[in-house]
Amino acid sequence: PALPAPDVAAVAAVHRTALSQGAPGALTRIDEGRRSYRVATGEADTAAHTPMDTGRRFRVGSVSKTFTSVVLLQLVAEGKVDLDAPANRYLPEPLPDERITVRHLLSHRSGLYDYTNDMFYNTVPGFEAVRNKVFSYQELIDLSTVKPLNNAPGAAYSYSNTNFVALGAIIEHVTGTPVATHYRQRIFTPLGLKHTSYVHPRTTISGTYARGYLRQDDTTLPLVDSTEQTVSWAQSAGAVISNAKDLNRFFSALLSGKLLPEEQLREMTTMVPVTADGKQSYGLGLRGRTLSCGTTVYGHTGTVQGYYTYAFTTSDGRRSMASLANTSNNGTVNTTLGATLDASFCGTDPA
Ligand SMILES: CC1(C)S[C@@H]2[C@H](NC(=O)CCCC[C@H](NC(=O)C[NH3+])C(=O)[O-])C(=O)N2[C@H]1C(=O)[O-]
Repeated sequence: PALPAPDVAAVAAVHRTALSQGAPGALTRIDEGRRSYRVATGEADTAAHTPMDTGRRFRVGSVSKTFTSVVLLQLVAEGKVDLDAPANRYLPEPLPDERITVRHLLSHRSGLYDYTNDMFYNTVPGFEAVRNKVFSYQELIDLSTVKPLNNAPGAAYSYSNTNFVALGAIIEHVTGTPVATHYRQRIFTPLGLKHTSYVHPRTTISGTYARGYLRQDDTTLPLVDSTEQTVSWAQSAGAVISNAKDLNRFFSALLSGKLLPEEQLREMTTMVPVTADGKQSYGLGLRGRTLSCGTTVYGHTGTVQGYYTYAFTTSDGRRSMASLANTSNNGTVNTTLGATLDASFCGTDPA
């Protein structure tokens, strides 16, 4: 059945609420075939008072995990990696438990502890301590493996950045090529994603972009401009830069079968519920959300200092939406921004 038209007024209302809750700006772009709907609100740069516009680039955080998953699953299709083999078969240094498989890493079921829990316990000091740091994959994995597993491998879903850092290490160890090259050759160039890049460990964003503003734990203090950072604490788990048009093109191409053979796309979209109400699920580097109108959309969310992202598409890739609010450490804004999904795919302002 055809989807109801996007409720653009509802998207604008969601943006206004997010601004009232502390976001300097927000943008949403919806693409469906040749039609696009664009809503930009507030400021991209609060010092220069530059208005937000939907073409601006931004840090996408964990939306990067889907890009990493595509590369890994292409390697699976090429016979270079076996999803159900021990991850240790493909790593330069072993993880502490031989039972952890590549599939466990892609589905956040390895149990590996997430080192960012400690790294960012104190939000701004934690960020400033790593803002210009460059980590190796192994340094990040070591930060995790000093802690016990959250669960036995395969026994539960427990989201961890460590999983996608380990997957980046696997991609580089198996192919001898940096993930940046794989992103570019396998995804960015074939799809013509001209506004998407992976420039780790460079701290600057090229082209026209939104600045990002990190809220302090003492919320009475001013926002911290967190735009420039290496994102080396995340790399293949969170360091991609893109814009709304490119993210829509990426997720639409992915779900319409342009990036993966049928078998690997089926593996990726085999979703496991991760919330009690079953409305949120996770596949392999891919989130599923069932919306108020019953439509299930597929994509990923992102939280990186100064940037909240939602990027989702329909199961056939026909309609895609990307939303950004240029703040973080503000859960209220993050939840509010999520309502752009209902407005974009259900055509209604959520009750
Ligand atoms: C699962 C998530 C939410 S967290 C994970 C990843 N982002 C991070 O791990 C960064 C966490 C700290 C970010 C920081 N917060 C603090 O420092 C709090 N003390 C802020 O808000 O900027 C990402 O992106 N994923 C999101 C995802 O997948 O949606």
